Amino acid sequence: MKKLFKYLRPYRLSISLIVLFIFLQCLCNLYLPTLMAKIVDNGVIKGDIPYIWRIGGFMLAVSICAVVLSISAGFLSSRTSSSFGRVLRSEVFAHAEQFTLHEFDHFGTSSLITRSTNDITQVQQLVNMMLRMMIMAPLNFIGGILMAVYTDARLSLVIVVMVPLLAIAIFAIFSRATVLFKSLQVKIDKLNRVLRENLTGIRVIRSFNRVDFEKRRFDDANLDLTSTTTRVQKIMATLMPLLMLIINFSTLAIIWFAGIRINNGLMQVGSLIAFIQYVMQLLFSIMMVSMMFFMIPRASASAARINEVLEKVPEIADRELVRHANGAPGTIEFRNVTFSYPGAEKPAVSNISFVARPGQVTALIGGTGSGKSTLVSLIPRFYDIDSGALLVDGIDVREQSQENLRSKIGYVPQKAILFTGTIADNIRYGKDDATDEEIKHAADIAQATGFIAEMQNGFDSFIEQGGTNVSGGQKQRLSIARVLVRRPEIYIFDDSFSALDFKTDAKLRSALKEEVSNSTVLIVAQRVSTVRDADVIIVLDEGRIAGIGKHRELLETCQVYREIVSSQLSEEESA
Ligand SMILES: Nc1ncnc2c1ncn2[C@@H]1O[C@H](COP(=O)(O)OP(=O)(O)OP(=O)(O)O)[C@@H](O)[C@H]1O
Repeated sequence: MKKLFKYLRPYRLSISLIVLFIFLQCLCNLYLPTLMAKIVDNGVIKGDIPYIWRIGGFMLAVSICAVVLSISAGFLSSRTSSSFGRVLRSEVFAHAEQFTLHEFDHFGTSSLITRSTNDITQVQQLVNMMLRMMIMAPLNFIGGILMAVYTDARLSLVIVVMVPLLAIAIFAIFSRATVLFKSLQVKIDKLNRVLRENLTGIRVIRSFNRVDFEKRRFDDANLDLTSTTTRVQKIMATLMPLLMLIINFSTLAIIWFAGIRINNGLMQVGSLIAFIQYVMQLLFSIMMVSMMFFMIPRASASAARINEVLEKVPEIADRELVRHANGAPGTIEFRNVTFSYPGAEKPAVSNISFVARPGQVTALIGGTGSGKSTLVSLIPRFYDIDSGALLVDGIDVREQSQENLRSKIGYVPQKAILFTGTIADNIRYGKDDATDEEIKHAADIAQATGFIAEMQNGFDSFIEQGGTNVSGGQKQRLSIARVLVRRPEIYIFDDSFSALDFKTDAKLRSALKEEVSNSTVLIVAQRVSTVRDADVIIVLDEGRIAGIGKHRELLETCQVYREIVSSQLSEEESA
């Protein structure tokens, strides 16, 4: 928790003002009962109406002051805690942005979302509470005791009995609730995960008639969260009545003993009223602090989860001294590269060596799970290799800045991703300042103009979240256009033509050939027809290179390639 407080530093001025306002408000509150005692003792009992008016008016002024100070402090503390939450959210977001895909897997998307929203809200609420309570509670407590002792020292013995009683009750309840508070956040995570899987996988769930099963799964997670929340609430619900019982007994005891003292002429009625008010202030300050303490376990569990994200050092970081390439633009060279996913038994790709040159189309083909996607994801440095060297523009990717490296690469992922916005926005994602002509040209090459023209608003048609209102093939073509508009040195198409029909696939590749003739093009594909015209074809088998060459050469030399070809093409086609 403490580690997060450093984000409050920029708000030192606001915090100082809050402390000052609350300090003054407490002084006002402590002064009011004394004025009240004066009115009763000197005004009411003696029947001095002008005195009542005078002191009453003064009391009103003090009360108004207290209200204004309280509102100002409340306004400032809400603003400070909200800003603290905003800064923390951006920190978590910016840090998570640097994570490698492996680190994303480690936390899980749902948990990262809960940590950036609900967990930060918990900490934010505690900060808000603390800003007000940290000064108000001790002041009211100490001031209450001092003023009570000042009003009537002997009667103050009641406090000596009550305060420990109150503390024991709070501690008993507090220790039971702490454990439950911690488990609440984990259960929210779980509920979010089930909800997310349900919402994103709704088509599969419906097609497999698993709606009832998923409903039960959701109900289980929901019930689990509800039952823990209910248990916490039940414990919390006992707190208030118990505290009120102790407070009411205290009042009773005070009135009882004060009655005896007033009867004996040792105390005045006004002092009794003031005394009760001071004791109330003191007890309420204990209650406020106890409330804050109830928030601490949950907020500190949340703070630990936030810190876990903030302290996770991204596996991939830029070297302090990065090198810039000055030759061989676009050349990609794998030198005996081996890479394993963290925790995997065997490497996903082993001993890979090849060079992809500018002006050439290099294709990767292989069975499913043979390591094609893994291999191309090493080039933009989504993962770091275990051994060997991977050079882009003649320099090891680990010696370049990630931004510089990625600016050279146009990567179309296997699963096309679109963002909420118009079609033009989605294509412009590749190049912020792309003109309308450039966008149209990219769409032309990607064979997307046809279906865009058929849409109601053309390039201004809206793409829903996740691109749900366009087909798989349309999504692929838009994500290809997004890369084309960028005109990078290197194009990586990871199985990006798989959802296209043969005709569109062929048209797109021939348009692409002219468009990107000077760049390095890497095409990952399952279909032989997509790769047969490539300048170099690399055949992958279980993470190793089984053959490198042109279509005809491989047909003669590579058994794995022959098997792939014969499984897809008729004999005349393959020739
Ligand atoms: N994020 C990951 N974590 C752990 N293992 C992974 C991960 N992604 C892929 N793998 C494993 O690495 C191997 C290669 O997978 P990869 O996705 O590179 O194959 P591919 O040839 O692209 O397959 P496909 O054509 O089906 O997409 C597989 O055994 C797969 O299980």
